[in-house]
Amino acid sequence: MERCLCQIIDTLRNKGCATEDQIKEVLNEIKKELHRRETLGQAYLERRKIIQEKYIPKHPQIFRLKEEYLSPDFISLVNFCQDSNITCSDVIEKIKNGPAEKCYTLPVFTEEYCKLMMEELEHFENSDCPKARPNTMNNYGVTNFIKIKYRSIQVILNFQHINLVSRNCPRRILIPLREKYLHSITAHLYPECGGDDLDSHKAFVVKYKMGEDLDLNFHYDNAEVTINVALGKDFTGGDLYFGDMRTKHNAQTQYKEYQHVKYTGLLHRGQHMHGAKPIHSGERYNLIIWMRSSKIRNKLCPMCDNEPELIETVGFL
Ligand SMILES: O=C(O)CCC(=O)C(=O)O
Ligand SMILES: [Fe+2]
Repeated sequence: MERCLCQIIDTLRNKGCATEDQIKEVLNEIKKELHRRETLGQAYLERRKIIQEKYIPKHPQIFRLKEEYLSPDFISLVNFCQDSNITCSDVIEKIKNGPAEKCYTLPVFTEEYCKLMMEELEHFENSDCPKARPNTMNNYGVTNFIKIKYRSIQVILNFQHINLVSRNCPRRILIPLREKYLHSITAHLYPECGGDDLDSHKAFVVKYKMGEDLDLNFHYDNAEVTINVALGKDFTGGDLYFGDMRTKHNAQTQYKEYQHVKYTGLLHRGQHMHGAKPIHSGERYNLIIWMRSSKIRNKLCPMCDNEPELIETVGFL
C-alpha cells in the first residue's frame, strides 16, 4: 500500500504537482473519488428507488423505443447491414465518414424525438429527484493522467435512471437501440474491437453551457465503441477533436476536428482519444452511449490494461 502511494506521488510530481500542498489536494480528491466509486452501486439503487416513486415523466411515451422515433435513413442503414451478403467495405461505402479514422456520422433519432428527449431531460433536471453527477476535477487542472483516470465529465443525469422511471417499461430505449439497431452496424465496422459482440453499455447526457462546464478534457472512453448523438440546443464552438488510439498516442499527433451536427450521431472507437473544445455561446446536450463487449474486457480492462478481477457489488454501475 505504501509502495503504491509512493508511486502515485511520484506520478503526480512527474505530471506537474510542484508542492506538497498540491499533492495533498490531489490525493484528497483521489480519496473522495475512490469512495464515490466504492459506493456507486448503492447510491444508484437509492436514487432509482426515489425516482421510481416520485418522478412523473412529461412524455412517458418516449421511454419505450418505437421505430417511428428513429430516422428513416438510420433504419435503412440498419436493414442494409442486416443483409447477410454485405461486407464491411459495403457498409463503409454507404455510411458517411467522420473526422478521423474509423469515425462515422449517421442520423439516429428523428428531430421530433430528440426534442421530446430534451424536454424530458429539462423536466427531470427541474424536478427535485436526485441526479447522478460525478465529481469534477477540472478546477485542479493538474495532469492528463488525473483527468483521464478520474474523468471530469459534465453529466446532468444518467440516462439509465431516466429509463428506469417508467415502472411498466424499464430500460426500453437504449438496450433495444443497441441490440436491434446499432449492433448490426458496429458488427461490420468494428469487429476487431468487439463491435460484433457488444453486450452492455453505459449511457449519459453531457451538457455544456456558458457559466457552467464549457469543455471536456482529452480522454478515452470506458467503451469498445461509442456513439455520441447531438440532441440540441443551439451553440457555437464545442468542436470535438480526435488524436490517436490510446496505445499510439504521442505528442506529434495531428488532431482532427469535428463540429457536431444537431440530431446526428458520431460513431468511434472508445479507445480513440478525443476531447471537446469550449463552447462559445449557447448550450450543447449530447447523448453518449459507451458500448461494451465482455468478450474484449473479460480478457483485459480497457482502462488500465490489467486482467479484470471480479468483485461483488450491488446496483448498476
Ligand atoms: O462532448 C462531447 O460531445 C463528447 C463527450 C465524450 O467524449 C464523453 O462523454 O465520453
Ligand atoms: Fe468520450
